[in-house]
Amino acid sequence: MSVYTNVSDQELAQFLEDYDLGKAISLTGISAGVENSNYFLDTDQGRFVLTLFERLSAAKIPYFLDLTDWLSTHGIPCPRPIHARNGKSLNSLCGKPAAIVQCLQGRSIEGRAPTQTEIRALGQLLGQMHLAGEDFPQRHPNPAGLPWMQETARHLVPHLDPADNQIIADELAYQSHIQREKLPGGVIHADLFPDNVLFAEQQISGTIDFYYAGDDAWLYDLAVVTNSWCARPDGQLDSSLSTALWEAYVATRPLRDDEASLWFAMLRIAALRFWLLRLDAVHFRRPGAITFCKDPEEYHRILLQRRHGL
Ligand SMILES: Nc1ncnc2c1ncn2[C@@H]1O[C@H](COP(=O)(O)OP(=O)(O)OP(=O)(O)O)[C@@H](O)[C@H]1O
Ligand SMILES: N[C@@H](CCO)C(=O)O
Repeated sequence: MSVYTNVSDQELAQFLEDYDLGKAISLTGISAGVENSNYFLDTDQGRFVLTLFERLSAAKIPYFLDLTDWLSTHGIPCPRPIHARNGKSLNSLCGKPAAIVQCLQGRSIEGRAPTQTEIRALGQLLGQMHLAGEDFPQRHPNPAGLPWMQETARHLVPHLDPADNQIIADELAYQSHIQREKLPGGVIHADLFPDNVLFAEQQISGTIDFYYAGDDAWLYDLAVVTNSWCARPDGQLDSSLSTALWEAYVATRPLRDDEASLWFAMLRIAALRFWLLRLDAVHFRRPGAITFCKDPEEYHRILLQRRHGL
């Protein structure tokens, strides 16, 4: 359950006075998600999502709201922030930074494999998202790039067995020779897993959870999506899914010659990123954080397979 902050009727009514959204009808906690307190907010103007940011500092949040504002006005289905009458999309509620965003229709496919139609829609959408972000004026280097990985690996050393530490050290050494900053890039979502994509009738109705977004190689983002949508339980790629995803992506954003040669390097670093993220979550739980950690072993398996080119 991820509602850490309870909002009283009075606090909500006062908060809504700054918006043109009418009066609150109901506020319903959303149980999915682990970082923030999320609510469905029904007012006499319709349904919205209210987020109270529990982890990110107020100074870091405007980038993510401005990005989703930009992408949604450039044709990408993502939660458009609702601006208060003073023009601001980030405000404060119960002493926490808070925002109201558009509520998107649809459901995630979590728990089952995507269909060919769904995976093609995803490849096309990812290409469109990369192109739509090209002129976004704000710069924000991917916070989970190689320096983050090196730092996280260093902290983890005493907690892992020597074989795992060796794999991580090998991968970091290998990646330090890959010049991903020379690849074409711009804004990437960086966490477009199945739980962050909503579908309605096999078409994408929404993409959510942009809080890992930043600037990096577009091919890396395609690798994140490939690992998270196209891996079989043993970690190997399901080639019919990965091929369909790739073809739909390159039909939207054609690749440059040097990109294809770095494809397996990108799959490996994308696998390492989420293995490290999950190991970090398991070994360094934040005080007060919900005790929900995704399985690091899944990404260990994926990384081992990608190291063998599978
Ligand atoms: N704009 C939206 N429209 C419709 N549903 C949404 C929207 N934003 C969030 N949701 C719903 O709320 C759930 C939790 O949102 P989200 O995944 O962003 O949680 P979080 O705690 O902010 O992030 P994380 O999943 O990284 O912990 C989603 O699974 C989705 O069902
Ligand atoms: N998508 C990440 C969690 C961060 O949102 C994972 O599956 O490890």
